[in-house]
Amino acid sequence: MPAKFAFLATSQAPEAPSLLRDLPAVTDQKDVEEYDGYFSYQYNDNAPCLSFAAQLDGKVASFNLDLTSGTIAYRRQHGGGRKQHIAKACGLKHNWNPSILDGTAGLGRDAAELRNLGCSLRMIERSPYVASLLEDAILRAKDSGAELFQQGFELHQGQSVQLIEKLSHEQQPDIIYLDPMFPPRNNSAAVKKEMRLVKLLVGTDPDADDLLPVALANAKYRVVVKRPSYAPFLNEQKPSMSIESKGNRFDVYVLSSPTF
Ligand SMILES: C[S@@+](CC[C@H](N)C(=O)[O-])C[C@H]1O[C@@H](n2cnc3c(N)ncnc32)[C@H](O)[C@@H]1O
Repeated sequence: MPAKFAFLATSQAPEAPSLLRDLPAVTDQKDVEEYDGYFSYQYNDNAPCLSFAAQLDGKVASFNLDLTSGTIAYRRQHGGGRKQHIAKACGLKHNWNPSILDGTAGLGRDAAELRNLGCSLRMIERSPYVASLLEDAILRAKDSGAELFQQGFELHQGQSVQLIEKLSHEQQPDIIYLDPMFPPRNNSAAVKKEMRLVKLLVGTDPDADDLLPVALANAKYRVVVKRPSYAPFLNEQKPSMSIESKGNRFDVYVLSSPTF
């Protein structure tokens, strides 16, 4: 049975964000116990911040996204610039700032990193739950004045296979980036709390293989697929090259080279 979620409405934030309007709204903290998890607005410095909470190992765990501080900001400041594996996988050199379509946006971490490296990003996320958390983080980042996210960082909620197929030639991105969920080797505490909450929201991506053919047909220069090191190639299709990273691998499908 799919997990059931609710929106905890408060007097300060009585309305769910538009992507969550279909969720049942409860007004009493006790009532959320009937659900597998719930969304609510937390107030940080009087600014509303959308959070998701659920029981993990008998305790309530929650998370929200912040593109301007914490892990994302750390990765942006200390990530190693264009020497990073993700930058090499995308071929970011010679002052080339490609347009990238991230077809599996998730928490927007990789996209934020690529934006920081100078790329413009269009992101697609099919889960309205994950998309609502990311959309909220983007709005807060814009409100905070963070220059990086004022433009060149767009989110669309929907199914990538369908949305990518509809792109006109002019709308095709230089690179399509994919990072579908892959079952972790074990479900231990070593799998980060946040990732376990995301898995509760979206499950696994059993149709992940379908993404590769449509990406290969619609990217101008390359398709980059992030996989755990132990995972097989997406759609069992051998890439042009693979770049090994700690616990992960970037499989790169080179279609053509940009001329500078
Ligand atoms: C592992 S997460 C991506 C994490 C992301 N790279 C990051 O840095 O935060 C995979 C995400 O892709 C989304 N997804 C998987 N298949 C999709 C599809 N066909 N269309 C749109 N989103 C998809 C899932 O809902 C999930 O949120």
